[in-house]
Amino acid sequence: MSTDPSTTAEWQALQAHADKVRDTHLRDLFAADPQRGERLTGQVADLHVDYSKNRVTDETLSLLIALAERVGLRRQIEAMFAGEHINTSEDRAVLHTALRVPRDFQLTVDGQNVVADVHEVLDRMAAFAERVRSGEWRGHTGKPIRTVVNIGIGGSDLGPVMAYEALKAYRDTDITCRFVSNIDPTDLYDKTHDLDPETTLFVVVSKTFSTLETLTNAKEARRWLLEKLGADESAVAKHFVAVSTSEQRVRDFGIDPANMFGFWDWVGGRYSYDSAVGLSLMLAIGPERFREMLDGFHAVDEHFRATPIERNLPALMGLLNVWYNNFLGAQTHAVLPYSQYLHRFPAYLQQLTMESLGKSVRADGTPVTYQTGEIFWGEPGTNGQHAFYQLLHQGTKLVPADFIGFSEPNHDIDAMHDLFMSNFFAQTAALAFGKTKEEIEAEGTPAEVVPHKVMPGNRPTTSILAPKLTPATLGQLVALYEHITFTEGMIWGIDPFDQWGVELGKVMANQLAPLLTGEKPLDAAPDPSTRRLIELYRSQRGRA
Ligand SMILES: O=P(O)(O)OC[C@H]1O[C@H](O)[C@H](O)[C@@H](O)[C@@H]1O
Repeated sequence: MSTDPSTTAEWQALQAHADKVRDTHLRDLFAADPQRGERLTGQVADLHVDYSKNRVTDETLSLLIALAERVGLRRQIEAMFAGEHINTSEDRAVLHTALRVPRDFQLTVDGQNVVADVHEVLDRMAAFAERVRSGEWRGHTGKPIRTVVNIGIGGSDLGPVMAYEALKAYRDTDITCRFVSNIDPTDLYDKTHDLDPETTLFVVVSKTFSTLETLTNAKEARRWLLEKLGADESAVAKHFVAVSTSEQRVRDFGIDPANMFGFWDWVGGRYSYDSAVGLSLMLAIGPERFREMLDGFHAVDEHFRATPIERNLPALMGLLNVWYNNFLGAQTHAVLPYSQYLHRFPAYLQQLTMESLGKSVRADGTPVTYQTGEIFWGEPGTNGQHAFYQLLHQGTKLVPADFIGFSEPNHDIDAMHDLFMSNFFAQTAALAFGKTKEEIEAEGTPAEVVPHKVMPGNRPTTSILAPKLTPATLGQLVALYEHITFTEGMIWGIDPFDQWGVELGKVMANQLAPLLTGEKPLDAAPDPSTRRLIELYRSQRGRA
């Protein structure tokens, strides 16, 4: 049976400490220590992380580190990198870190030379990407590819689309990508209706190659292609490639395994876009930039693996999340990128963090008696400032937030970037220090308005500042959050690598589909509410 962290002396010490410091204000913490803004910072690869505006004292940090030591975080990190089967409920290794190791690395897991396999696929991807990008790869009618349509969902969509958007400034071909994920037919229609099938390549991405949405969309896409081209099945080979761990299912679908790029069951879907799952990204930015991104991931991996916890930034950020979640009562965590190109980053992080940490039993099956995964959410600044920041500044909820920004813009117009980033710095300062009643009164504000204008401050943020959004810094950011997630999972003793909770709904959707079409009677509905809803749906679709 794994340790229940909440029964440890370290957890209880944190609880007692939280009661003491709960009301300590960041203003006082900064006033007491003029060095705080320099001391509570760190550097991981190109990312400067300032965690000084968090509601922690040196004692808080020591207690959190003691908890990490107690649950064996360092050993768990080693176990992950060594390929031990730490995904216990699926009895699998967890080796996304192997996807970005250099060619000369040594790693054999369960008898498999993992590094050689990873690089073999990367080389095939690169060769394919070069052929498509150069125009050497031709469609069925002899034309070069102009549009890549990625068909996938969850981890087979969110990573590729997030990174494709993030690295827009590094796309240097005439190829554009579109991403179809939803089984809502409007998604496929919207992304294909204006396309020229002769110059379109579909990349069907599914780890299992059994996901209903992806297979349905892929079948429809194949039908669309063949119908528009007026061609037979032989056209498929020039317009469809697959990314999967299941060669058999790819073959069954009708895609030649020669056009398949593989990966392995030790890569979780939400940890996979740096594997072949990132093929459409590689088609857009080229193999060299993809490699730079992998090096960015690897730099943070090395930091996470080798740095003592007191200076280990992913570990510290994970511990801060635990502090707010378990000791100060926060329910959510905002991620606010000051980069329009990172507009899908919060959505990507939602799968990474919430699918990993949304568990209520520990790895050994015993129920947890404490809070686990927080709700991650966010939008790019400055847009969010004009929408939900009001609640961050003056609401009653505690919402720790990560601000992510870049000193150099990807494109600048006049001094717009300075103006943009001054908002980043202003917001984090306003959240931390607020504005007192006295300061507002001193401005001659009418007495009845004063309480409305008081800015309480003491709203915690972590600032992540990098020189520029590049493939490398994107890789670093993603690896940072992967390891933050890992740290939280290990503290709570849960398995952050399975996702059993998504299964039931999928099974039920398959069972209910014939009730919607009328092939099965309404009596087969699982409950009266669902029966009534399906009845209404049927009548609104003109079905008896
Ligand atoms: O890549 P696939 O096997 O098609 O899976 C796609 C997605 O669907 C599942 O339901 C899981 O919740 C995700 O973790 C996964 O990324």
